[in-house]
Amino acid sequence: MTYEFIEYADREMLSIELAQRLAGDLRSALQHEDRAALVVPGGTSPGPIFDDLCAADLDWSRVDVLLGDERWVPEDSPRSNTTLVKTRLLVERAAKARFLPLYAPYDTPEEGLAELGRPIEDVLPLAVVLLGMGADMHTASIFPGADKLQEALAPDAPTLLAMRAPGAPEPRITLSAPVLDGAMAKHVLIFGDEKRAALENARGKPPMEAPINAVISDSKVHWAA
Ligand SMILES: O=C1O[C@H](COP(=O)(O)O)[C@@H](O)[C@H](O)[C@H]1O
Repeated sequence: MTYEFIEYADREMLSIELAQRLAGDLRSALQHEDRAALVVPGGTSPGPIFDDLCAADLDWSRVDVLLGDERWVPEDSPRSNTTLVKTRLLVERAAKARFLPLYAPYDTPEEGLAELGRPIEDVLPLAVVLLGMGADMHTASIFPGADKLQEALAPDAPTLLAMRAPGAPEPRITLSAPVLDGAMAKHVLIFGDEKRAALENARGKPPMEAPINAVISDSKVHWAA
């Protein structure tokens, strides 16, 4: 399990430099392909990175942006990852990107799976993935103890799965581990001592216990206190 751990002086420096790296990865991908798919996390961590990345000078009209996972809540919920991306990333220059949603107004994620999954198949393999991680070592919505954990980690996992987990207050929809892991460039964003300790604690554990380990190989982990 090898990854590069990059420690920053503070969260502001991390946000500026990580946004620059992501923009650089996207520019490189666009040199070789017509379009590039960028996966981003939701939750509380990525907002400041989005604030910098949205102004990056690159051909956003050739970028497909999608979340790694979504909570099954409408866009007016404060827990909507979609709303975070729409308000903090898909603005300024990045407003030209195409957004592939992971939410549709059905009662359950299962009802939306086929409709939401189809356009994603067309943009694989992913060019650039930015992931978050919870203190319980979950990434995207691949949680320890989740009902579809084994399926999400399997080499032949479907692209998209509905997920329910004790650690998640609402049903989820998530890209599977092999789809995330297959990206050309992978970055993991963590803030704070608790998550740093959790990542250390994940070392050597099987992905069934520490799902982050299913995607962390060859990635760059970006940390600030
Ligand atoms: O629920 C989620 O949690 C993780 C971590 O979020 P954070 O608030 O601790 O940064 C996030 O990566 C994921 O996208 C989100 O749905």
